[in-house]
Amino acid sequence: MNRSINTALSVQQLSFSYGNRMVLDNLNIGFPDGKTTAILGPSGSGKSTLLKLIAGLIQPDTGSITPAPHSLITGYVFQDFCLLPWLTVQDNITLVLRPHKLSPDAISERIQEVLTLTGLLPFADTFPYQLSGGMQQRAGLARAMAIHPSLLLLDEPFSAIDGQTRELLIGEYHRLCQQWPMTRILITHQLDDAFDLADQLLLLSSRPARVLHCMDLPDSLSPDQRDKLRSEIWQHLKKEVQVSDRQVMRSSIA
Ligand SMILES: Nc1ncnc2c1ncn2[C@@H]1O[C@H](COP(=O)(O)OP(=O)(O)OP(=O)(O)O)[C@@H](O)[C@H]1O
Repeated sequence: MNRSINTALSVQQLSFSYGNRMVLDNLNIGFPDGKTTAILGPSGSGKSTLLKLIAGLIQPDTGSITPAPHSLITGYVFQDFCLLPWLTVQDNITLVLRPHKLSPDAISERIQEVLTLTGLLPFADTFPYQLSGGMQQRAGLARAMAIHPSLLLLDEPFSAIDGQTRELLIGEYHRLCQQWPMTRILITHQLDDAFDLADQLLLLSSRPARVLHCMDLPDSLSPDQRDKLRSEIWQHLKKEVQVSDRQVMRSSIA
């Protein structure tokens, strides 16, 4: 990690189990301030669980998170959008603003601001089912941004949308990051997402997840550099993906 960059958030000796299934094993990670850290790891390794711990949705068995969850304003963008289907786009956003005790005028201002930012202003009164997947994810992003987060958690935000929309959203995401300084943690299965968006890449092992490798990513990569890095990263991950596959096979037979 680049030592000149301040750490906004860190986890120390973090372990977590669901019942007797150990998911995270003694994780120590620093997330640089104002940067994007991408987390890659085999399916079922515990990536979403790590985000839930950081958001304070669940509690660790041992270890700590600094600063403590809930002391940062944290936005959460979900893979499957998680918009309430019976509420319009603006009402979905109003819902997350309610606990922040803002005046009605301030709420209207925030809604206007994030809908403008995400290009959704004309769709304020639209219901989620009337929007494409890409538009629903913009609404998910608008909702997360409305609380003015200092930490943004993104759990596979591009996995439920098509490739062309992904390209558009990546461009918009870069623009957003320039306008709003915040620390971002991105979970993804796609190395290209990490190459396109992240400053730091963290590789997790199969369950129980340990940190396999952590590296800085350059601002831009030539196609050759991408290929080289891709095969380097795959060397780290290959064995872990095989282990994870066997875990899934065993639990589906059991
Ligand atoms: N609420 C839960 N109760 C019990 N086990 C759970 C629960 N949530 C997740 N798990 C299990 O914990 C492990 C880690 O799950 P998690 O969703 O964190 O992994 P992941 O790396 O995000 O997976 P994926 O890449 O497939 O989304 C998996 O074996 C999963 O089945």
